[in-house]
Amino acid sequence: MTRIIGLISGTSVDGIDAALVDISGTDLDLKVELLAGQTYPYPAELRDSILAVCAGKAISMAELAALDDAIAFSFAQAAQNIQTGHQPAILIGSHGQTVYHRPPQSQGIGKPQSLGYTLQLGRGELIASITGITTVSNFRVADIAIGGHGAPLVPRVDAYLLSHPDEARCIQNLGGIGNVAYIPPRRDNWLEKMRGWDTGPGNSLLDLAVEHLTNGAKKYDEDGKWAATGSPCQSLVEQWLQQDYFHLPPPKSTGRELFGVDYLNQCLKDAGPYQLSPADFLATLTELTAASVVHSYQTFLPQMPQRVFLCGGGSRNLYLKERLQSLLKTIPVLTTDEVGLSGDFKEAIAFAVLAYWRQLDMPGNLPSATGAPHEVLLGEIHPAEK
Ligand SMILES: Nc1ncnc2c1ncn2[C@@H]1O[C@H](COP(=O)(O)OP(=O)(O)OP(=O)(O)O)[C@@H](O)[C@H]1O
Ligand SMILES: CC(=O)N[C@H]1[C@@H]2OC[C@@H](O2)[C@@H](O)[C@@H]1O[C@H](C)C(=O)O
Repeated sequence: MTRIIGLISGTSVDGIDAALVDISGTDLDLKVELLAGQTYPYPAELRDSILAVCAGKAISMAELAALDDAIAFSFAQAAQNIQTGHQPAILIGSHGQTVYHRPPQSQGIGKPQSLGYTLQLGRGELIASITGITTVSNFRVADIAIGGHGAPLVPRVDAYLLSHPDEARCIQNLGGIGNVAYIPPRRDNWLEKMRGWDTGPGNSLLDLAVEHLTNGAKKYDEDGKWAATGSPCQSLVEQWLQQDYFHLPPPKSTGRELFGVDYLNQCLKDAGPYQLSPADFLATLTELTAASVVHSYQTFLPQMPQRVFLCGGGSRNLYLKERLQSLLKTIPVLTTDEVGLSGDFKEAIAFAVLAYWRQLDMPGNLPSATGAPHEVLLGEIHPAEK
């Protein structure tokens, strides 16, 4: 049994998710016990700076260094807080904060036309130094260096924690960005038959729209209550579904660079002639989110899953969940919590597992999800000083 802390702040930039876990086994016998999970919100000023950089604001190298410091300090503090009252962890897996992601141009698995680039701030060496705990960080760059997208990385962890002997499953994360892990029944060479990709917007457009419609008073639509009072405009959904990203075959990844402020502004412009109420506009964005997920399953999966398990903050948006269920018809839509894995902390747990695999010299990427030509060790190890 190894005690590990997993840390991530995702594309919603709402705060640092920290998970304290005990891990045993390695792959099919992998077991994770969540001892504590907590989200530590960023100080408002830090969040605003991160969002501005994500939206393309130019900053100086000095500002970049200060941002990296601030994020690393916040991550280190989250690690210290999460283990209060517990036996200390011996390892930290820290994803950091993505501030830029450029997917590679590719023509399928192992066929990159141009390399991707990704930048996560909150350097691991500083987290190791502050906490005194060996820290693995910078997980995405090794996959990108061999031509992969460096994302999504969670599918390999999903495979070992959520596969089923007889059932094809989709694990659908609805964070700022949505991503899916398709897990076929656990037979023959099931791992090679897995698929994974970023489906497009999760909550990013919805959150930006709520902020816009309330002049910043609200950051998200709690439980999807506001959107649920509106009706989606189908013609707009059809129009928006024509967007290139939704038709790009996997492997594929994306971020706030595409589904961010400029994208929302274009949606607002497109919606102008329809004179939608705020609730109708939110319902229409929700429908786009749900339809883009289901459309991608219908288009790119070898077969539809037997059950879909949601995770990430969007799984709490009951209207979005209802729309997914309606579009998926008879395929039950559940949450990963219903099969014993916290949907709120699954990503943080995954980075604890990825750090654990890195220490064991086990690969962390799933080439069919990232598009890399082969498996590779993920993450850089920063040993704590003795
Ligand atoms: N009760 C709720 N009702 C509706 N939406 C919610 C609720 N709780 C959380 N959310 C949504 O979930 C978002 C946060 O989700 P999550 O923390 O999974 O994203 P993330 O990890 O930052 O993103 P990613 O997975 O893309 O990296 C919030 O910004 C909000 O939009
Ligand atoms: C570059 C980056 O940070 N990508 C995130 C983002 O947030 C969701 C989706 O886009 C996913 O591909 C990825 O995160 C999760 C943790 C992953 O790698 O599986």
